[in-house]
Amino acid sequence: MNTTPNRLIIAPSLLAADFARLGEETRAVEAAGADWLHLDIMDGHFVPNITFGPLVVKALRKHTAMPMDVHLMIAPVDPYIAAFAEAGADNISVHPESGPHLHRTLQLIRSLGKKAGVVLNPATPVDAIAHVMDLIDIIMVMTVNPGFGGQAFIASQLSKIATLRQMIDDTGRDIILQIDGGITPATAPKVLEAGADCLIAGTAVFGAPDYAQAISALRAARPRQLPELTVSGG
Ligand SMILES: O=C(CO)[C@H](O)[C@H](O)COP(=O)(O)O
Ligand SMILES: [Fe+2]
Repeated sequence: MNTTPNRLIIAPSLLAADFARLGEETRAVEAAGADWLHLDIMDGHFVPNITFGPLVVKALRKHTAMPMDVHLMIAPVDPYIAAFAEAGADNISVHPESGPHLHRTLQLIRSLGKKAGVVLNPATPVDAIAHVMDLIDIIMVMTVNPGFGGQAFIASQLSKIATLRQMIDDTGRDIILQIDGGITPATAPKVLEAGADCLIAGTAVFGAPDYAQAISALRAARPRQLPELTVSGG
């Protein structure tokens, strides 16, 4: 049985925004009905692309009340977590492969008062987090290989999403299950049916002519009508 919590969080990924107008783009998706802002941090080492760092996150903090959902694709990751926390991140998510001690990294994020997330690459098994579930607030499933926006959705991850939904439900805790990569109105129903409760979408939102319409199209992908989510700002 799918016991997805009664919510749907839409988190546009700034990776697909106009990088010359990041503040404006952030305000635009907030006005268009986004719940969270997803920020992809890439170092050209852990992934083959480079984006931006804590200075940009701090600058954007002033432009939005949305929770800032920071996805760290950097290695080593531990030395930079405090900087992103101080910059105004609300959620800090890391890949298990980006440091030798995932348990310690999650403790560090929690100690800074932030939601701690773990991101699973397409080839990373769910076992990677089985013994740290008590320290996790967010699980992010990559449905593309990390590093670039605009890639095709990897359907083999649907069974992983369903397995994680069950693992989360077994904890009895409110862990948010996010999906990142290739999310469109066509793929969103599949991941929601599998048990996701947060959709991260870059190209499908920032690549659309009308952001509000794009976000509505993702919300309409819910397999059944659920009450609207209320999320607090950061
Ligand atoms: O983490 C990411 C890539 O590493 C991005 O969040 C993701 O790719 C979103 O972009 P799109 O919706 O265009 O696939
Ligand atoms: Fe991301």
